Amino acid sequence: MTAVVTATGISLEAAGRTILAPTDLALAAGELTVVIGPNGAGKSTLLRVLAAEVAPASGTVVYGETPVAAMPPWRLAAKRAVLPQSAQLAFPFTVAEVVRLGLDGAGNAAERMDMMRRALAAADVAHLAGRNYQTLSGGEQQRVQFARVLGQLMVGGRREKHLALFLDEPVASLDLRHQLGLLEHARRLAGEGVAVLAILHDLNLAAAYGDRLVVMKAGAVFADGSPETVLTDALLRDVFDVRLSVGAVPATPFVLPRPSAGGAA
Ligand SMILES: Nc1ncnc2c1ncn2[C@@H]1O[C@H](COP(=O)(O)OP(=O)(O)OP(=O)(O)O)[C@@H](O)[C@H]1O
Repeated sequence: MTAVVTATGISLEAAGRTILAPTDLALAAGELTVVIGPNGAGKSTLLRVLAAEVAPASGTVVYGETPVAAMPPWRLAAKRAVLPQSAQLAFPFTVAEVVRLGLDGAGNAAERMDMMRRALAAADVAHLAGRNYQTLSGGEQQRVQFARVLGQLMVGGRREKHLALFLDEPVASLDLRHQLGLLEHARRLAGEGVAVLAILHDLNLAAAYGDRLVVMKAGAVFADGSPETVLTDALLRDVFDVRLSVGAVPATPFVLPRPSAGGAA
């Protein structure tokens, strides 16, 4: 296993209380890790510390061999891309301008144009390229942000061997087709060697797409393993406080067979 991101003893406090208890976690190249847990469990906090958006109160985050604390911002931007829960922009950028933010400084104009075209197509937002980002629906904005991070990964992949992708509730406002398209794209990136971490609330999607589930409860990792070992009736009760049988999950609105790595976007 090649660890792309290794966190050791990371913790965080806010407003005088511990919101992330000391945690060890490594993200491997080629693995799609899904973080699940109730509201307020610390999932976004964990993601933001791993993505080096927030410095931990204790512990270290290392990308490859390099502690993020010693990494210049341009190197971090090449190593990892982050899709936040939602992103409002203060200026009326067009969709193409938003995606171009992720392509800054990469290659020549023709290469940047090609990356832009591929990123827009992969997120199914090519038809919105000239639109003002601020006027888009929530789901459309989320797909544009996904295109931006895909562009950033394309640029990063030109200079770095191992990349990480962080997705904070990436499908929260997407329709079903785009939920599946985004997650299949994330799987494909993992298949190409990217270490992907995604926060999801839908346990069906978590089980269908995650190689590994990390379960957060009250600011700590409660369980960590394959979907088959982690998702149990006891976990649904102890973490989510619901009396449901995992065996009943296929009775929920749609059931996904485990997708192949080559699924359509
Ligand atoms: N800056 C802050 N100041 C005070 N409390 C904070 C701060 N940031 C996060 N918290 C608290 O830390 C806890 C964990 O927040 P976090 O956003 O990580 O949860 P989450 O698991 O991602 O939740 P959700 O599923 O609702 O998105 C919450 O109780 C939140 O209120």
